[in-house]
Amino acid sequence: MTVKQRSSQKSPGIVKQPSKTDTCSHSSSERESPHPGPRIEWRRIITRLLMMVPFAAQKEEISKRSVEISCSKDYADELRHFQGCIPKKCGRVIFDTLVTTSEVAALLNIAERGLSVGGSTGGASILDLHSGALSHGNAFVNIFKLEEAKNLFNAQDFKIYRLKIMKSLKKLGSKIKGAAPVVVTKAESVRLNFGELGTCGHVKNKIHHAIANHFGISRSGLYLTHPTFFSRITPVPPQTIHDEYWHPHVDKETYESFHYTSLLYLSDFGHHFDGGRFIFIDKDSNKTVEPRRGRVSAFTSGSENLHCVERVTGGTRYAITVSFTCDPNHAIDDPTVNR
Ligand SMILES: O=C(O)CCC(=O)C(=O)O
Ligand SMILES: [Fe+2]
Repeated sequence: MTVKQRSSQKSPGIVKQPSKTDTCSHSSSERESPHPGPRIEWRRIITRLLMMVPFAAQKEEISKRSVEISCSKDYADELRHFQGCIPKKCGRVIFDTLVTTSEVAALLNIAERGLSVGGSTGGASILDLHSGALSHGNAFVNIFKLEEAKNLFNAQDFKIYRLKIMKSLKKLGSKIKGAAPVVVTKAESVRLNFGELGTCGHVKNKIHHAIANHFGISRSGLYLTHPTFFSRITPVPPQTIHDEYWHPHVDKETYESFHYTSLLYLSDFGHHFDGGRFIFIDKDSNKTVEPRRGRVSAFTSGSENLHCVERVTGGTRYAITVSFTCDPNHAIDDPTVNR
């Protein structure tokens, strides 16, 4: 997804220039049609219906649903480097009850507040928890350096965290002989408050456990990786390539470090937005995951899981992408500093 690519430092180089038909709004058979020209509408509709098989519908609450898929060859070179972590069993898994309603509400609140000081001119915006990258107009800014963001997270709900951080920083400073007094700038305190959010760390841990457990790998060899970010999608027409989130892609190709991708949805398909279903593009048929608040969809990041997101046609869609790697060199810190 292009919104993910935007938050990567390598992003501009790896954005594949999409062709006009390289879009999630068409089924694979339509994309490959060698006969352009007028089509019969009913045939298109029936083809599309037949080609879309729901893997997880919005209306159902799924405690756990999974499907195993043969792994692609994408992992072959890494198998001996990261034994015990590289997927041997590939697939997809859905958990609707892993993340609580209040955790979703807290995360949605952060997403809304964070994105309220930025946002793309086109329809797709991101806020990266780790790097601070925030969509802003046709580009990106660092939220931690943004004047408007300085008082964004200083409300009551962050008070305790701030005190804890200040205390622990002061303690740390006093322990280091000759250390300069700890001065926490306003911008840093925003960053710390933001990073300190227990919810983010807690949710990340739950997803980490669930993925390791489901795919039968060791937790200690699986790391959070960059980018991990909030996304907000609206039907506003795209202004730059970064707004084009609907192109089919393989996460492991887009981001070399990814081995396991997870998505936590913060809004409901059919209620808060229309379109915007996640689609696994398989040879036999496409499988859809309809976003549902609190739904975690996790999958191995190789080409066995080619996917795309349908264009959002109404409302606003919020999600978080949380990605994991087996490579310690690509590990990032948890989004909390003082748990
Ligand atoms: O938001 C989604 O449902 C999927 C996003 C995606 O494919 C990605 O971030 O790579
Ligand atoms: Fe993706």
